[in-house]
Amino acid sequence: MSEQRVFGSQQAIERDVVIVGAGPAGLMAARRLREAGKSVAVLEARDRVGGRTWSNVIDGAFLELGGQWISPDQTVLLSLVDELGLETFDRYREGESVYIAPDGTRHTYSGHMFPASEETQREMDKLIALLNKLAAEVGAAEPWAAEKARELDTVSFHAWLRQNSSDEEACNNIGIYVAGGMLTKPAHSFSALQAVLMAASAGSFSNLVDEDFILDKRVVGGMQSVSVTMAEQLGVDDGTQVLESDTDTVVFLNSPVRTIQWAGQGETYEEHDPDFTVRVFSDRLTVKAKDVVVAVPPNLYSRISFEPPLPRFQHQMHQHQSLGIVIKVHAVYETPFWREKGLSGTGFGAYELSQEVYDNTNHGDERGTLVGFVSDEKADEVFRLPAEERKRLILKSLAHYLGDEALEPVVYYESDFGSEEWTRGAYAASYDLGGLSRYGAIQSEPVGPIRWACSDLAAEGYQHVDGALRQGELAASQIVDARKA
Ligand SMILES: Cc1cc2nc3c(=O)[nH]c(=O)nc-3n(C[C@H](O)[C@H](O)[C@H](O)COP(=O)(O)OP(=O)(O)OC[C@H]3O[C@@H](n4cnc5c(N)ncnc54)[C@H](O)[C@@H]3O)c2cc1C
Repeated sequence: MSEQRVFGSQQAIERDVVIVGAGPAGLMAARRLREAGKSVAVLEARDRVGGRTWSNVIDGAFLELGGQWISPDQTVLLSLVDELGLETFDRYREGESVYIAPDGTRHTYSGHMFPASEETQREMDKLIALLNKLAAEVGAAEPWAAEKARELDTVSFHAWLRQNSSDEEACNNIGIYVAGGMLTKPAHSFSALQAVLMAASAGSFSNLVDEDFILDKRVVGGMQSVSVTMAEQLGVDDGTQVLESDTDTVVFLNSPVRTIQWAGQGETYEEHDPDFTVRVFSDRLTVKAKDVVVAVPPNLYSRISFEPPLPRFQHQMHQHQSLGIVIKVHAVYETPFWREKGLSGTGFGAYELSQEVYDNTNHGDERGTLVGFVSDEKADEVFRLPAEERKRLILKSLAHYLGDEALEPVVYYESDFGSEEWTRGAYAASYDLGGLSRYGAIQSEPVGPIRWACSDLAAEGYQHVDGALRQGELAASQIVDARKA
């Protein structure tokens, strides 16, 4: 294999480690590797860092288009926020919440239990207790190794709920916390084991249903500023200047990685020479290194050509992991009108177009912002409609929770990561039915000099920024340890 593919600069640069992707996982890996004295290059496809965390000013309103909330158990993220000198603020949560029942009636309530009938509440409590027990038994670290792994992985979450309760309202109410609310896929398309992993990764199922826990804090200036600050400290090259091979620059934007050449010609995975110089080819530059961290979600691994190809099980596994889809809807109003009515802005309705709504007003902002979520099959449906019709239906749903004032926002925006080439869905990746028990054990296994790090492979903080950071730290420490030996 020749050096003919070198793009942009004809001069390939050399580093100890090359990282693909400048999301929270890739930047955390780079930060920790630099602290350990390694030279690093991060190649990022987009013209910005942060990946699925992204803030933007839309029609004069500052909006967090991607990941934003932090829960108290997300200690790696909380410590990093501190380390970077950033601050957090609490989500507004005073007042009553709104529940839309299956018959479309609207109810206000306090606390975490929907005001369903006593019978439905009992059934919901029962399902929560069962899921808490399973989450404790199975854990987040190796769910595939649990005694019940195969049994739970071969039944859909939809079917599992109905095996354990004949109360349809209770099943749907519990279902939305994982299906629409987290994996953003219909509950019939993923397993009960995958749902248990989601609960275990947040500490318990009870934590998932407690919005005061799971949606506790936000970062002042937006979650993307965690990545932006890390990148600024590492040194960023956005491609506007001629590249020099100075080791001060770590993050290279506009550099989609196309090929990773990771072993000598004819060499196999088993025979890989640890001193082989890996070559990572991007549109702007080529990096030669000893180790590679691929810090992109698994649905994008196949966008990269691996030379030689990855082992058979990897090829298979990657075809069983996919991202769900959710539209994150932002609606900004002159005032947070719901607060004057004694409402917190929080609303749930398994049968509503927007299954959840929250007060998402920015730190120090006098205007009021609502955020709603339209998930999985409902997102498919409204994406088939003209934009104006979609907006009308979504706002109607928000108005059902909080009143007709919701129909007239001054700013309206839909985050759509499904149409972003370098993400292709939201929030994160999960396995199809049976995939987690079949392939989970090898999902993080290095292939020669290649390691994998992203929130989609995390145990604690799975699918969240905290999990991405944990994955970045882990990859960095594994490389440092392996090179010491
Ligand atoms: C709408 C939305 C809401 C969310 N809400 C929350 C929340 O409230 N709280 C929370 O904790 N999490 C939330 N998340 C999830 C969170 O944002 C992700 O888990 C986190 O960003 C994952 O980080 P990562 O580094 O693993 O991957 P990413 O953030 O996806 O970063 C991967 C990076 O790799 C780059 N890349 C991809 N392919 C290539 C290539 N071939 N070459 C070079 N670069 C490449 C991408 O451009 C990207 O920058 C949300 C996500 C979305 C989309």
